[in-house]
Amino acid sequence: MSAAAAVEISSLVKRYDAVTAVDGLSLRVAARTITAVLGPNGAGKTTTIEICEGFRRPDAGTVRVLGLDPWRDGAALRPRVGVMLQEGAGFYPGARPVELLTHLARLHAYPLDVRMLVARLGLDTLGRAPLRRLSGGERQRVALAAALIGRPEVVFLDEATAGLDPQGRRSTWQLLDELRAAGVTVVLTTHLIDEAERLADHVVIVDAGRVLAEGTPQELTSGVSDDVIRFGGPPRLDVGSLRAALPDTAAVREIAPGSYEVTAKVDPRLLATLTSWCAANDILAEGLQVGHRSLEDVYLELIGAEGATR
Ligand SMILES: Nc1ncnc2c1ncn2[C@@H]1O[C@H](COP(=O)(O)OP(=O)(O)OP(=O)(O)O)[C@@H](O)[C@H]1O
Repeated sequence: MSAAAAVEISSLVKRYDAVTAVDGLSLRVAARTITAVLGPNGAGKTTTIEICEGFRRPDAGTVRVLGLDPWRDGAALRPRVGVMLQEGAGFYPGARPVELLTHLARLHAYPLDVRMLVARLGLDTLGRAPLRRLSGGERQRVALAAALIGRPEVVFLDEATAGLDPQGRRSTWQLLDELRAAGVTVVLTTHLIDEAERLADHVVIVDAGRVLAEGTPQELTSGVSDDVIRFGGPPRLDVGSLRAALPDTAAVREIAPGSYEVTAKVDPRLLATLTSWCAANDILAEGLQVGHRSLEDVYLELIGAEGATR
């Protein structure tokens, strides 16, 4: 039996005048997991998340969060859901972080301890400075704390770690790991593919308002996917000649000057063909490595050059 769903989205459509931001998107988020939604700018991630948060009304399709309709049942859902908007938006700029969090904690039945959360997110050094005087990354942390203070069952985080320094990103990841272990369901959007790979149980790749692919990071990077061989050599090798030596389905690219990538179903024979070609051309293949494609490889292939430059 599959795990209970915390969020279920079915054939969701949302239009803004002539723009169809979400175009028949369906998604199931299992309870007590972290789901990362990846996609290029304008893919419809924020719109989908904002519908789940009850901020926007769908034009068609259904959304259920903890079994409730976010638009109709907002009052019942709000105490059970944590929300962090993009760029940590939504707070009065004159608010002071600790006072804001203390105030929010009072609105919830079983809040987290404000001092603990403030310390965990490195907000204890900010003193009484109002939000408008904080850096972008500090404001992000306050917004994350505000999303978590009510001990929510489901948390929606829109680019929660964008603009955080590496240390802040790591402590956020650790906090999200701990929340999942405590039974919280986390849905986050991100442009950081390593974040999705590191954190998420389930990755959803969307473009033009639809789901292109989904699965665990392992499922997305293995299975039917080809493998990748990477090696270094002199720049501007004759990749056409290497390509001709390999099976028809193999692809060869010089991804940077002197850095080569062969994408293929790799077996010992293919590897032998590659190294023979190198030997015949007097090339020492430096740092030759066989591996699965990374989530970034899969993402870029799915989105394509068109999406990457949008
Ligand atoms: N309030 C709005 N009014 C009109 N169009 C909108 C509005 N909000 C979003 N859109 C459009 O809907 C589409 C999807 O936008 P959305 O913000 O959901 O994408 P996104 O995947 O979150 O992008 P990003 O990664 O840049 O945050 C875009 O074409 C955007 O311009």
